[in-house]
Amino acid sequence: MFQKDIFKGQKVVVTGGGSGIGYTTAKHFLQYGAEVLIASRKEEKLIKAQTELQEFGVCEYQVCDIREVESVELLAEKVKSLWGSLDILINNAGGQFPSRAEDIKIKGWNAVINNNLNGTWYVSQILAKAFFIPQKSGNIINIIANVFRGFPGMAHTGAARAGVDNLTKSLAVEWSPYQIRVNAVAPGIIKSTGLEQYPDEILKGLSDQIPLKTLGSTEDVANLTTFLASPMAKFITGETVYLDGGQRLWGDVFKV
Ligand SMILES: CCCCCCC/C=C/C(=O)SCCNC(=O)CCNC(=O)[C@H](O)C(C)(C)COP(=O)(O)OP(=O)(O)OC[C@H]1O[C@@H](n2cnc3c(N)ncnc32)[C@H](O)[C@@H]1OP(=O)(O)O
Ligand SMILES: NC(=O)C1=CN([C@@H]2O[C@H](COP(=O)(O)OP(=O)(O)OC[C@H]3O[C@@H](n4cnc5c(N)ncnc54)[C@H](OP(=O)(O)O)[C@@H]3O)[C@@H](O)[C@H]2O)C=CC1
Repeated sequence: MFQKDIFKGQKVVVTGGGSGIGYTTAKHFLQYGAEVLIASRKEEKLIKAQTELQEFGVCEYQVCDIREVESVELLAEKVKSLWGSLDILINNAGGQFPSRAEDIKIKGWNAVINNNLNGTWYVSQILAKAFFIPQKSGNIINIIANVFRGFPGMAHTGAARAGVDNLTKSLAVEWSPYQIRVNAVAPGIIKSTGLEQYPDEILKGLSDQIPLKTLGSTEDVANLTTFLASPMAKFITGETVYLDGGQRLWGDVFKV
């Protein structure tokens, strides 16, 4: 899609880069010339991904739980010692579990809000203060979810992702004096490792509810994310782009 070296010399952090959407996004940045650091909780998974991704360029990793401030501070220190600067942050780490709203326990609610809203905030603020604000340049892309009509069946993540959608707009304005662009990508249903945790009865027939009659691919998400991070999108900030085959506009994803 792009010229091969469009991100040459750029330094990129992809949270949740050891699997699924994050892995493919890391691969795309490497293929376009960037150096990439992938970060998540499970070291074994990161090492396996790093070994594979090094075929495409310089890939580093850091064990990091985005819900733990100290862990995110260590991530910032790792970036500082490796590169001394940062160009692009992809806030992709996240997840949740399906549940009717009345059945979500307090602990489960807090786990999902911490993962998808608070974690994204900690990483954004800590890395912006360490790199983007003093550099007066930066690029943040938040991977959220299709929350256009709420998220029935996963109310916790709907609330968290809507929070990040709004945070995207606030930060785009507040941090514009530092030449930091902040955008979000809202994937619909994407065929990825993440989907494996959902029972078949939830996934069965889902593509019928999507106008384009197919699920998305991790490449679809990576293509949009790399576009938004590229100079071709230099006038785009504070935007959430839906990538869902039209699902937000039509069809039933939840039976009342
Ligand atoms: C309607 C669905 C349509 C399909 C659309 C699909 C679109 C979206 C797809 C994706 O996002 S794919 C990516 C998915 N990947 C993940 O979700 C992986 C990450 N997920 C997690 O790590 C967990 O789900 C987590 C809860 C967010 C974080 O886990 P953590 O390790 O902090 O918590 P736990 O100690 O495991 O659990 C804490 C607490 O949460 C409740 N809980 C956790 N899992 C479930 C579950 N499967 N069902 C019900 N409740 C759950 C529970 O209260 C846990 O506490 P305890 O009761 O166990 O003490
Ligand atoms: N697939 C889909 O249909 C959709 C996915 N999304 C979102 O896109 C993102 C990527 O999902 P996908 O690739 O499909 O699924 P995966 O489950 O493969 O990816 C989630 C990644 O996040 C990491 N992660 C989770 N919690 C934390 C944490 N607290 N700290 C650091 N890393 C964490 C996981 O790594 P580790 O276990 O090593 O920590 C994993 O690599 C997620 O935010 C997901 O919710 C949104 C809409 C639809």
